Amino acid sequence: MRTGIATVCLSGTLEEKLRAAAKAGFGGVEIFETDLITSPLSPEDVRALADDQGLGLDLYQPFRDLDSVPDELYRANLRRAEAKFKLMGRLGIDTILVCSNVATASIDDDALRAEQLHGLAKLAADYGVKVAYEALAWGTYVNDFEHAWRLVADADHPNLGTCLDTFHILSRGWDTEPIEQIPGEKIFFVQVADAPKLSMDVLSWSRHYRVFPGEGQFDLPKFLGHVARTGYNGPVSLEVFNDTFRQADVERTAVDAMRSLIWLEERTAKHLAVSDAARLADAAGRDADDDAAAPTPAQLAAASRAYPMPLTTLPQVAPPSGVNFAEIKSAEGAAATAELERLLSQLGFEPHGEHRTKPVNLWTLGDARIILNRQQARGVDPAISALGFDVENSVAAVARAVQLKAAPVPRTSQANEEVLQAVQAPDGTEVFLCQDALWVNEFGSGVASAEHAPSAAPFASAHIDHINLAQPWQHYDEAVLFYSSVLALSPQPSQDVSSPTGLVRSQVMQAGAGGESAVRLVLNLAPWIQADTVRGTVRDTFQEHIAIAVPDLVETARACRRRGLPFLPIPENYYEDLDARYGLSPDFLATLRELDLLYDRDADGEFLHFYTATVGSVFFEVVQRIGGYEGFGAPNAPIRHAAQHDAQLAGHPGGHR
Ligand SMILES: O=C(O)c1ccc(O)c(O)c1
Ligand SMILES: [Mg+2]
Repeated sequence: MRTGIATVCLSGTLEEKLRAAAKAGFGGVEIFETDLITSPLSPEDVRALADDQGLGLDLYQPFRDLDSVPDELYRANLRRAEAKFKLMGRLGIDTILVCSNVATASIDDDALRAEQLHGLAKLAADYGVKVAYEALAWGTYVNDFEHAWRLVADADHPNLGTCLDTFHILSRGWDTEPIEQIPGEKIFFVQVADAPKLSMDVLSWSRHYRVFPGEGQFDLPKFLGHVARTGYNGPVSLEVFNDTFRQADVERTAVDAMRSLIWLEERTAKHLAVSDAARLADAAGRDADDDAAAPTPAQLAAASRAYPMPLTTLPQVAPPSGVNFAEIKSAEGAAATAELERLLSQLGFEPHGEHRTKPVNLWTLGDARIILNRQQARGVDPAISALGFDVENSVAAVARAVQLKAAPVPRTSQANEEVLQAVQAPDGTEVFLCQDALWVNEFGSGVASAEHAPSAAPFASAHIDHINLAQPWQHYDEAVLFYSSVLALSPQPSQDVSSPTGLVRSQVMQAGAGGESAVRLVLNLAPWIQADTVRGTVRDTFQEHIAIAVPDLVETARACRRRGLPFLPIPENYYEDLDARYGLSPDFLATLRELDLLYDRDADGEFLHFYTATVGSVFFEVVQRIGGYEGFGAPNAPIRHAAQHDAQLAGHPGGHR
């Protein structure tokens, strides 16, 4: 698939944009007119720079408000177009995007529009230029891709085709099936953008909230599947107007963008494999196989080559089946490190001593493994630094991650040590892809069992339930795509939670059907989380946590109290509200109150949890899921944020004992 990106997606000067696009591996770019006009580079310089970088210049855009106008204005528009055709000759660009009229359209007449488009194409032909006509979602008369295509067909000129842009099609909810009625050679250009579903006017939505494929909620694989079936084999180009990307680091955004297209190619091949099989079954009068959601490797390979547009696929991986470990970086000899160790032992974790060769130690509670790493942690407050995920095949998982442009974490290991492989997530977390937990044998006197550290009753089934990571706003969308494409976690609907210093967006990324086997990562986004403070010194900006699930929360809380664990204090008002909402039994309510426990309930079950004090930027949560409860106690999150805020103001994030 020919990959492309519009210069409007990226920050910086035109030169920086072109260099970043080439470095990220794009085949070509769309030159946005503003980027050219504001550039000190001559059109010839731009052409030479792109050539030098091995980057194609695939499209010039946008040309606005050509059609549906009175004759005099139309003639002025042709003069304007002619100047652009000449410019394109100097740039070496052969296709121009013409948007449906949003401003000066005054005549609603399809015959006139077709005639005016024909006239433009005729002029374009004199300059060797092709015109791709795009229906903007807010076009005055033309705002639907089928209408644009009908006009192109009626205008009937070889230099006129249509441009399909996913945003204009999917934001309006148009059915994408009719795309297959357009001959592939009459589609001159394809633009892709994803977006979160928002209820606002479509122009503002388009100009500010587009995101890269996989970062929003549009069904892009289905769209691109229809396009592939037309026989189209031109550029598939990202056109993403986004306030954050416009100010983020240009090279980073270009890599995020490239990852999104690689993801889209694979998803499209998967979609086609399943959908082609269903169509075949349908044609043969058989019922489609409902389980075909995951195509076989052979079906996937066939689908990736079935149409003129080749679709690159990646090593396939299953979603992770568990959290192998969490690692906290904490400075050697620091008071906070001693505090953290005390917290772990008060929680019931057992120490397993030092690693054979590294300044690292291991703590376990049932299947929950936490590593304290003093390596390169000087001057750093305790912070979550790495997560291990259980995967079926770590070699395939790492190969997939690298193809998705994840940066491998350089690591050294001694002979006869387990070789663990890791890649860096956008927020700096090291993500380890683990096939087993044999590495635990490298600690202390050796942990007895290879699979599991020994567990003390009643914590036999304790495990890591979820991990909350703070995400700087600059990299939030990138993180969602990273965790879904590299790790195969699925984004759940996000929620906004109030806190004393602003709203916190909470985005759950999950694998597995639920219950004990689910892998849950919660990404927290707040405007005050700064990119350069995450992973190390978030203390004053945001707190992150590791949640441990236990079979009996009340019993665990009592044991923790006896060991002197500092709990996060919960205000009395909370318990009065809880009683008002649920009418809990007085005994149960008294227990919750006594132990600073929080409670939630939904149609599927109940949830009990408590929080510890914070050390550095890290605190712990202990949870018990009862019945089919799959949430995270969201109604209680504002209570937690406020209590942590109060504790911090009081100067003892340590909480009370
Ligand atoms: O927002 C716009 O005006 C605009 C311009 C050109 C495009 O290709 C597009 O999709 C939107
Ligand atoms: Mg567009």
